Amino acid sequence: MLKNYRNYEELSIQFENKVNVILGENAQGKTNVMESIYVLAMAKSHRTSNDKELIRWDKEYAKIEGSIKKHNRSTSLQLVIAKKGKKAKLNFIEQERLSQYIGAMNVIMFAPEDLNLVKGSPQVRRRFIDMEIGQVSAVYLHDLSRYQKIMQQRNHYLKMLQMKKQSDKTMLDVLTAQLSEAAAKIIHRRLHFIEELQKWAKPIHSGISRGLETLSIKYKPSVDVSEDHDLTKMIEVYEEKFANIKDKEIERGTTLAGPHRDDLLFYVNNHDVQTYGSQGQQRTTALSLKLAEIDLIHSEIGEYPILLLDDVLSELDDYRQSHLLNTIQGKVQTFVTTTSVEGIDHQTLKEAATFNVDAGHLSLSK
Ligand SMILES: Nc1ncnc2c1ncn2[C@@H]1O[C@H](COP(=O)(O)OP(=O)(O)OP(=O)(O)O)[C@@H](O)[C@H]1O
Repeated sequence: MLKNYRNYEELSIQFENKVNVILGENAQGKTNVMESIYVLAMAKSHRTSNDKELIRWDKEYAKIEGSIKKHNRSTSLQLVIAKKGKKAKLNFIEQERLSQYIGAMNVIMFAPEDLNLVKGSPQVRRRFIDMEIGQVSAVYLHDLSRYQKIMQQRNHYLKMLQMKKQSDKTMLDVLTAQLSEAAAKIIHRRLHFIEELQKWAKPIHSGISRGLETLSIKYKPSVDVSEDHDLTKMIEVYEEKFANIKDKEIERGTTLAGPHRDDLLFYVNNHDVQTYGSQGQQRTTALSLKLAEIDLIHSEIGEYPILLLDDVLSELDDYRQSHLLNTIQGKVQTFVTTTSVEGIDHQTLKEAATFNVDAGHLSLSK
């Protein structure tokens, strides 16, 4: 159910537990529906960090409600986005923290901008990692927000030292110890995630490239940690790094190392895809990662996530398209937006439920 969500004043609809095609002309509200499903799950949009944009013009708040079936149990989710902030309810009980809410419903969004995952900035890849781990680990979301809070305080303190408004460094040392611990926890989880992601993505990539390409993924930390380190060792490595760059950080007035500076590298047949990959190889890599996530989430929680394919089918060639549709066939609840299904000749779409969108109205096509 949507209320005052972007161009939807009021919408109540039941989707099918298979493929749902959302069909409509440009600017009618197809992406808005996909976005609302994503926001219901993640409590934030994939395309804006400004929640106010989600509220219908001239309205005070937006509401999204939905009911899902997971492990044979129904769960109801509600998110109210007001100008002052947002409130989330699970089975009608308000959740104190969003980290307790996120993860009740799992989604994977695949939109044209995701094809940019390989080529885009490191920030895009960090966001990808954080959003995906966050869905399966509330602890990770909690650690991440703790890390950000400590870093903010630390940056403030570093600025004071830089501007010589402060000379005592005791507080900096306390914050550095706290930051090292939070950083180590995040990296520990990220390294595990990358290892799992690679395990699932490798055979998928090989399948799409007809056995010609081998994909590998490498985490590129800004501090020299390795997957062989245990948590205590990782904390020590961070503390050592911060001790070494202390003067430089004071000079610059900001934190210069940590998970917020890390990146991901992708290799195809041992060559860096970002630098040497063709556009096709970069697309295959992005697609393999998204498909790998479906299996990864299934392996972690025992349920398939909901797949949101926003305007992406038309961006893929026939071979990649049918690989994608074959993968989801019959097992993953999927939402596909498109302006036309012409030219996509696949059984999965023939069996889909089709909904028509017209200026903020969505209805099941008979
Ligand atoms: N906060 C808002 N309040 C009211 N309408 C909004 C709001 N934000 C966006 N819109 C409207 O929503 C419409 C865009 O919807 P959406 O992005 O879902 O289009 P789409 O059907 O996916 O189109 P395309 O095929 O071009 O991607 C536009 O008409 C826009 O003016």
